Amino acid sequence: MSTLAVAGGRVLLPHRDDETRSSRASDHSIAEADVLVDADSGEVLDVGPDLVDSADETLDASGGLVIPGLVNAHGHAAMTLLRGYADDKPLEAWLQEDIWPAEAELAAEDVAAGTRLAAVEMIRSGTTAFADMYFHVGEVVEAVREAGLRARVGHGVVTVGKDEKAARADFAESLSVAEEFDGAADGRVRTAVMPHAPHTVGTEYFEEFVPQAREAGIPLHFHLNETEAYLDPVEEEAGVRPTEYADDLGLLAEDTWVAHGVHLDAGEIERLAETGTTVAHCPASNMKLASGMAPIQDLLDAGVNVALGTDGAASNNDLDMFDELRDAAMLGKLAADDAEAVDADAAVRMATEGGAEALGFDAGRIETGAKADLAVVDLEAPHLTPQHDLVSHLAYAARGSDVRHTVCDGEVLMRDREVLTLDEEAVRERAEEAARELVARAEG
Ligand SMILES: CSC[C@H]1O[C@@H](n2cnc3c(O)ncnc32)[C@H](O)[C@@H]1O
Ligand SMILES: [Zn+2]
Repeated sequence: MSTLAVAGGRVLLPHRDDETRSSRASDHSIAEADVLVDADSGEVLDVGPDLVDSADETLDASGGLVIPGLVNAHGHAAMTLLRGYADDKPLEAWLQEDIWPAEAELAAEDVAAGTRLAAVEMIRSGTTAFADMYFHVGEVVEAVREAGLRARVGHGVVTVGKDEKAARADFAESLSVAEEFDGAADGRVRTAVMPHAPHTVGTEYFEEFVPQAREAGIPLHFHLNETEAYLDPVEEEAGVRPTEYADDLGLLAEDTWVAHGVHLDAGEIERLAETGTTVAHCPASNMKLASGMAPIQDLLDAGVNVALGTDGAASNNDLDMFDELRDAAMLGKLAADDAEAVDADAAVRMATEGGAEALGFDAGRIETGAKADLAVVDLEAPHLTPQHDLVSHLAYAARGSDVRHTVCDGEVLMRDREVLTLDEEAVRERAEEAARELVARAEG
């Protein structure tokens, strides 16, 4: 067994002493401790004082805070290639006028280049696990394998505008891809079936394929109630709110997580809670596209698991989960008209345990036996001084660039801000070239 000690710093620990708290409640604590990791099994062996002597390798955490690697629970990684390509538009116009025409030209090599760029950006900002709904999933899997990250990936299905044969083939591909790649990259890749949204996939295809996904035990992920305009087609055709429609089709369950959930009424929140469905909140994307303010405190009060996601880099425009943490805490207060809503602790839980629970990873917390997915945040910076409350700093003041080291599955992915698993300069050059060529083809 080879071991790694992340030593000399403080550690963010989950805190659940009070049995009256629900499992959704969070109250982190901070301890001066080392984290000992089994680099072979990729698990945390021990958390406590003076573990450095028993380790084969050490990562210096002095002056830093060891946190669980952040979990980005919704995104389209290769959309890094479209970062800054089309801004300042609402969702429908943005997708139809700019994004979908560009994606029509997307080749496998583009997804390879864009996902590697996303991986470098995530590693540099302390994210160790992410969800990806996109195309050419084999390329996504290769990028995840090389980067050393953990991911739940799937082929995104859209059937509107397709004839029956093409629509069925698209949904069937989501299932076959999920079966093919589950467990890849030494188990760091898991899969899901990913229909784009209730209104972009025909009812008959949900009816045919969702039972097959359920039968095979494959989780589901889709966009839900992102904008007001997304509600109308479903309400007009099915006569019910989209969450009810999705539940009636068997889409909601404990292993389902939905992105956005911005426009939810009380009945829909209840459905999400009853079915154990997670909401992946994407505050930056919701603000940029002016989609609305998700009722996050209401979801938390109802007992819904809430995770955090960046969405694609074209609607964010970065993949820094620290930005998302801050946005979630700020927007949550504005939406609830209550400064006590979505406090720092709740936001940190969303970005760690909430995301890990959504994606089905035994991570998101630093505990013996959990996956050794960690980041070390350097606290010796003016914007993190003084240190009254480190959970507050994580939510409101820290940035991705404060991350010193990133570890996933017991492997060091970034040491002293040097990414070890990917050649950062080559990745950037390749992405720049792929993005330029993609846009040239689209504008052809
Ligand atoms: C079918 S693969 C995923 C599909 O979703 C598009 N997309 C990116 N961002 C959003 C968003 O915020 N809402 C809905 N759809 C989005 C992406 O461009 C792909 O086409
Ligand atoms: Zn999305």
